[in-house]
Amino acid sequence: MTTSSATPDQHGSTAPTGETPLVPVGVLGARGRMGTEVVKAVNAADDLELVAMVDAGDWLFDVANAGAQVVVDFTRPDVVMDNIRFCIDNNIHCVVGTTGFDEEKLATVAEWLRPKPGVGVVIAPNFGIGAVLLMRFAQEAARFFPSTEIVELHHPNKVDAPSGTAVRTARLVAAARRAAGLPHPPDATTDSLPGARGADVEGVPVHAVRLTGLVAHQEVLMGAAGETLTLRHDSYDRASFMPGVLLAVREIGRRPGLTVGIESFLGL
Ligand SMILES: NC(=O)C1=CN([C@@H]2O[C@H](COP(=O)(O)OP(=O)(O)OC[C@H]3O[C@@H](n4cnc5c(N)ncnc54)[C@H](O)[C@@H]3O)[C@@H](O)[C@H]2O)C=CC1
Ligand SMILES: O=C(O)C1=N[C@H](C(=O)O)C[C@H](O)C1
Repeated sequence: MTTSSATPDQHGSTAPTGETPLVPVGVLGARGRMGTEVVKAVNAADDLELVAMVDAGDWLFDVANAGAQVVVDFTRPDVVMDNIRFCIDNNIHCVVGTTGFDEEKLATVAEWLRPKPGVGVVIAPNFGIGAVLLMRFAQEAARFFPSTEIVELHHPNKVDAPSGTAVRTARLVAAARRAAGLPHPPDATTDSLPGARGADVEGVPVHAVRLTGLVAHQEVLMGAAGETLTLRHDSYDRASFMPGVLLAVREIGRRPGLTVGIESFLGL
């Protein structure tokens, strides 16, 4: 199947005049909550072709055998590194939404990419445009407020806590606070139950709520003398992540190396 356009495809392959080949896409975690939504979104896109759906117990080689040029990974923090390694080794670009990345894992991926200058990997804790903007707004506002705390709220089937988005937001806020020379936020607590003040992510308290009925939500609360600022984002449906995922799938062939977050794809 082809679309009718004269432009070359994002991977640089040559197309017959007037036609652009569809980008072959594989989905890892294809039977999961996010994978199911990605499969629907890829099938609905005129310029993409779903060539492989892989879930736990399936053969990873299927994505390479099917000729996938881009793989989308929404699996689990404990398996995603093996998947990325496989894709890089097989010259397949990766769009990764799976969470659980720290600086060490990101450095490892960057190292794997070094001998593969044509391969791109984007790892984004959140593909929701509103969530990306929330992170940016929090980063901008952080230096004006002595106190910042983060509350993330998710469905109870989520395996990781705090969320990848909350951890990244906390790190961005912490970096902005450091750059502005802000001291540790005021907090007189000396007596508390374990966990009552949340997880400490680079000095920013992060609180995780797991509640039936929720999808993915985050509040960043900032306080100064006599005022507070609350930034909130809500994903009510996993469809909210799809414009960002499809943008990354279309863009990643032009972005060799490691990209963290989709901010640069959005021109932010
Ligand atoms: N970046 C973003 O915008 C978003 C990220 N996420 C993250 O995506 C990940 C998945 O979330 P959900 O879809 O809710 O989880 P889920 O549990 O519904 O889906 C994960 C799927 O991966 C499969 N899987 C496990 N091991 C595998 C392997 N080795 N190869 C292929 N498939 C394998 C599981 O069988 C399951 O079907 C989580 O880390 C979550 O935090 C979720 C939503 C948005
Ligand atoms: O597991 C989820 O659902 C989500 N995971 C991501 C995260 O951990 O930040 C993104 C979003 O919050 C939904």
